[in-house]
Amino acid sequence: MIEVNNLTKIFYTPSQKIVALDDVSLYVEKGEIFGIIGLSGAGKSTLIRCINMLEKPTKGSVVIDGIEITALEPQELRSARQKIGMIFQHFNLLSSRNVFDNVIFPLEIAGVPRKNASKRVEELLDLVGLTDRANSYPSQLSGGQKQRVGIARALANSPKLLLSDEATSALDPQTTRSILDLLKDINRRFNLTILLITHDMNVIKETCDRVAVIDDSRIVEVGRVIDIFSNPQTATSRSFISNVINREIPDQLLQRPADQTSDIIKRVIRVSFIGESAGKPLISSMIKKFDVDANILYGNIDRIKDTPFGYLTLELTGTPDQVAEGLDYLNEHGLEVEGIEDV
Ligand SMILES: Nc1ncnc2c1ncn2[C@@H]1O[C@H](COP(=O)(O)OP(=O)(O)OP(=O)(O)O)[C@@H](O)[C@H]1O
Repeated sequence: MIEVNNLTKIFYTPSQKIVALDDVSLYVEKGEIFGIIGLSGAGKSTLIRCINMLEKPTKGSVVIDGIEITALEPQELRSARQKIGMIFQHFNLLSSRNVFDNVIFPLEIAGVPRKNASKRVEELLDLVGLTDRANSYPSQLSGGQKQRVGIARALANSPKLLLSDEATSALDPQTTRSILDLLKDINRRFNLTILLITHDMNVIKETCDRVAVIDDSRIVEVGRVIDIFSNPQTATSRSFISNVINREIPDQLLQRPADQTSDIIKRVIRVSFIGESAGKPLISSMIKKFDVDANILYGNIDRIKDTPFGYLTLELTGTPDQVAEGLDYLNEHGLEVEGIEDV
């Protein structure tokens, strides 16, 4: 659905050359909710702005639904953009227009006859739950309601792609969840592809199928959200995940002295449970089967989008053979096992 090929964007200011995007390539499938996460200044906004050509890339191309958007003439670009909806952190509503007139605005620009446009607005207001606020002005709405208007407006021309630029960053956690639920509902109902940028790993965890991690103008990791949570490959990803899930083990637990006089060893491991494996009693089977003791140091169960996901940090105690066999057993049954340290 979206193909970003070797995209580079350089800004020249009187005193500086700023490489905002450095050879970025991405592929987003139709119907996916794809997230881009990065710290402030990493290049997220520039990337999303290059995707809808609000910003012209210095190098590289963007293809959306088979059309190379970076090669279009201004007139063609205007009509291609009508099939790309966008929502913003600060909603960008027209304060002098009421809710109905904000939502009808892109239909007016597209030249849709008033009667058809009005019918479409009514459908959209029903979709976002704001039918009873059609005559309200933006100043009379809460942040969550304003973003619902933004979403209705972005969907007016039945886009193939919805771009979301930090759409929940100005909202409280509960309102954020309701807006993310609305986006997931729209994605499911209309198979609408959504590309969202955020600095908040919770947004990625609750909403996205796949994620790209952007750091210092480059994509450093890309993959299924569940894989990145269970087995992050870069320090940037680990740091984002630690904002959502505590993966650290207190030093006191790692530094307990081993008993030098016996052949019994202790190993601390972190086990990730994903999907079906989260429901299986694999740890207790391992304890019984291999006579290994397992002491739970830390545990957490959560959901990533719609999939159950959990971490368990265990201290295993047994002979080296028992512990090794126990670990093999967990691996063979599909658990992601990460050794932390021998103690
Ligand atoms: N129009 C511009 N002119 C000059 N430099 C710019 C321009 N737009 C962005 N930049 C620079 O490009 C880099 C990437 O900025 P960008 O806004 O894409 O980051 P971001 O990840 O979206 O950050 P934030 O989350 O703070 O919005 C930054 O160093 C920024 O200062």
